[in-house]
Amino acid sequence: MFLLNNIKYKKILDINNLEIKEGKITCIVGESGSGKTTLLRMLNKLISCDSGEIFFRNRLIDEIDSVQLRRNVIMLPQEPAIFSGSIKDNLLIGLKFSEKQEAAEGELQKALKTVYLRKMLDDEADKLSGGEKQRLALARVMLMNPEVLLLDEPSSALDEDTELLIIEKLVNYSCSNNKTLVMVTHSKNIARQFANEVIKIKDGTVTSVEEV
Ligand SMILES: Nc1ncnc2c1ncn2[C@@H]1O[C@H](COP(=O)(O)OP(=O)(O)OP(=O)(O)O)[C@@H](O)[C@H]1O
Repeated sequence: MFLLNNIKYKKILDINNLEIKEGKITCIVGESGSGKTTLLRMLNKLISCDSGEIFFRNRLIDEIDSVQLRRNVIMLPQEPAIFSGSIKDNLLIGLKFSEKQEAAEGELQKALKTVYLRKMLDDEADKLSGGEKQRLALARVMLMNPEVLLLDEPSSALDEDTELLIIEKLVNYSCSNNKTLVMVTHSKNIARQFANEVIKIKDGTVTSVEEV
């Protein structure tokens, strides 16, 4: 799905060759500051490499319109934006950004259930805890139904049990809907348990790609 050749970005990334496969769960692991977020941002064209080539479905990413690309390839950052207003507003805003049809309330409630967020659609989003906000953002992204989900530590604010439940749901959703999931995680356990492939990054270079 993504092919990277001879990528260089500042002094942060230097990747000779990397493939991210369609329909798979790929985990990116590595020390803090090793370049994981930078790599994700590149796949979504939030930043461009200084040299090298990135292909998305055999097309050079530079030649794909950024807005078009981001309808199919959605990134959830480490600290996702939560807007003031209701939970419902926060769910709908993702659909609006990606110019998708508004979802019915039942669908929104289902999305909240998927991330185990037991709140009412009219509740104020500002009042949610950090972990609840993270789950709301995840529900928002899942509703947008992209082909590729780029998730940067999607469970960093969750306790270990909730983390496992959420990632399991996410992985099931991705597998049954043939999504490509690329997830940065600090958790070796999650990578081992759920990934099809684990990419290890150290000081901006890929040190290993393991099939699990
Ligand atoms: N725009 C930028 N300009 C200069 N340096 C940057 C920029 N963005 C990131 N960096 C640096 O690049 C390195 C890699 O950052 P990145 O956020 O990709 O790491 P990470 O592996 O995701 O870290 P963490 O696990 O702590 O989130 C860090 O040293 C960071 O300070």
